[in-house]
Amino acid sequence: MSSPSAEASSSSRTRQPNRFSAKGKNVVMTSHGRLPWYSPEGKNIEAYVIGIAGGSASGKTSVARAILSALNYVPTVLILSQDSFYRKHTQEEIDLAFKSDLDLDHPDSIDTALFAKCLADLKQGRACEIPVYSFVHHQRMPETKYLYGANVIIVEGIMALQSADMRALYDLKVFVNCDSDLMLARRIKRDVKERGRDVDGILDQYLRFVKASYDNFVQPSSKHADIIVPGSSNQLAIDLLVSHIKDQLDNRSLRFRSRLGRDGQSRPLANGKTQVTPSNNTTHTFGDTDEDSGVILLEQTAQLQGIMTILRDCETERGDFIFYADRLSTMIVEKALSLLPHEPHRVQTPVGMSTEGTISMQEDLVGVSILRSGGPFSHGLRRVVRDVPLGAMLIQSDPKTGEPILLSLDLPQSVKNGETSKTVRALLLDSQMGTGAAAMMAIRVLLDHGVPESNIIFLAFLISRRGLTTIRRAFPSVQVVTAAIDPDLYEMHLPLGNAVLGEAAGEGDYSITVVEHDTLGLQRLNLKGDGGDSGFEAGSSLEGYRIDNQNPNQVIDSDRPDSGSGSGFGERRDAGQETWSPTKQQVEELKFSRDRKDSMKEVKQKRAWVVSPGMGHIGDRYYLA
Ligand SMILES: Nc1ncnc2c1ncn2[C@@H]1O[C@H](COP(=O)(O)OP(=O)(O)O)[C@@H](O)[C@H]1O
Ligand SMILES: Nc1ccn([C@@H]2O[C@H](COP(=O)(O)O)[C@@H](O)[C@H]2O)c(=O)n1
Repeated sequence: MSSPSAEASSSSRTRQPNRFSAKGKNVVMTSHGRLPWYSPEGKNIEAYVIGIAGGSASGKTSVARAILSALNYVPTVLILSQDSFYRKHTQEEIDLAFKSDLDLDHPDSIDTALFAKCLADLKQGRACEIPVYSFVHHQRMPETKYLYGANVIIVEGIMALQSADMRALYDLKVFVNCDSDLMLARRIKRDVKERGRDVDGILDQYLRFVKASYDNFVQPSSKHADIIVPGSSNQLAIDLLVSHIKDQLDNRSLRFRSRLGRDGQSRPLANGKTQVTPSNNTTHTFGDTDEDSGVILLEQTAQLQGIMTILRDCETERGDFIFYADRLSTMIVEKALSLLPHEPHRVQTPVGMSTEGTISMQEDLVGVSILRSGGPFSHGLRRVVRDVPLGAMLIQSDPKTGEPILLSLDLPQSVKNGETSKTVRALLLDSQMGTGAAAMMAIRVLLDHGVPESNIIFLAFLISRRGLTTIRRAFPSVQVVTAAIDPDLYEMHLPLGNAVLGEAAGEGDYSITVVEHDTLGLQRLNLKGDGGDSGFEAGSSLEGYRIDNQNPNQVIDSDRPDSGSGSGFGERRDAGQETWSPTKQQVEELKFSRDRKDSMKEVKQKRAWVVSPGMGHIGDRYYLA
């Protein structure tokens, strides 16, 4: 173990840059989207929780951050600090704290009930608002911090192993054991630098409260730990800890969408596709089964069938497609609104008569689109309910596995707030439902925020029979409003082509061809040299990919109105029809993508599930085609 003086001198000589903000100890690390965190039946799978206790300045936060860094492949890892759960102090207590005369090291100084409730919520996958505490003001701040979606939660605090309620929530209990002198030296340095304290005050507080608490409560709680980690020179111990956690997480990994699609019978077709139909039926009419009971199918009038015919037709021009899609979305929204409660309402007419009518209860209504293909619905919804709060979830398929991935979340405030979410009525908007995997993820997100299942209405132009079965089984109280239930579902493997060809290009005259788009915004590009003094010879070419995760709906050149010429999902786009002059930045990006060839080579195909007869890729046809 290093002595305090050795550590002090080495840390001042070689100060390591901190990857995480020193402000606030609750850290959230997110990366590349979130895979399903629930079973195929829609039930949440608990987050993995690690509890880390130890004396003040023993190195708990540092160990937690080292674990967080090592788990960078896990979508969301969260450090939840006990500091957030100090009780709200009275003015008298605050005055004492400023005189180092308040005991902040007794277990009672922590609101353990709230701490355990928040942790239990997060572990169960529910969203949570946690308090924000200031060491500088010795007080809980008025604002709260919204947390959601952790796959791994690391809890740290001096009392983290103290309460039986907290211990029951941990999958792994860790104690950081550190020399007392070293802890005191670190605390003095840290509290002066980060918590606005002076040395006399720190020592007074230490001698009055901190040391006694360590001896009476903190150190004895180490008996509950599964693993003891030293507070210094601890890299090896952290490596072992991380490898154990990785093993535990590997055992929990899920393969999801493929199971949903394959649950029924599948048969290979002559054209290389796989057809999947439900195990219990191939053809049945609406209303045959129990699962249809919560489904509202629009009345199949000649007018509706005409609209559907135009939308299904691959020859339909984009302008017409947009017009009829908007019309259909308005009809579906109107139908969904008829499911909301109505109450009688008496009005005076302009001719002075009083008449009894109804008024629809829309105050708690929100719309949430599943992007991209839910986008068209928001126009329809806005047309019918002008001020409705709108949110969006970007859910895309992993091109390799076909698994749904939650890439971003922008929920209306009333959904994010745990109090108001209980009365929210949510219209979940997606233009079509295939396997039901994206729908299930979106419904799960709303449930995790406290929106009651029976208050969710899923709206779609069309849904596959398979997807309907999945959603009705998992979430029987969710209502579905649609214009069609299509019988078939195909799994397709779409070629993304070779990752990289050709030689390096200089700058000069080029043209770029978009060869293919992928739902993640992955674009295979073909750069052609037009000669000149660029060093990139006429006729030579370079292929590569560009990922536009920031804005997957958009093509790379924002000055260019449209991109893409394919008529529908599942078709290769026509190389050669989409040529334009790239900017210098685009050329650089293409060269960059070429340098990433090793990783891109793995993405040779994307898997996709296609509803049949369907309408193709509705988002592409609406926004791009
Ligand atoms: N293994 C270590 N080696 C050197 N310094 C460390 C080590 N662990 C923590 N420290 C330093 O000790 C101080 C307190 O560490 P921290 O992790 O914040 O403790 P805690 O969360 O237990 O209060 C910080 O300044 C940190 O840089
Ligand atoms: N207003 C406060 C609240 C708490 N403390 C001290 O913080 C210590 C726990 O935090 P660590 O990061 O060191 O684990 C604890 O020992 C309290 O004395 C404080 O000084 N002021």
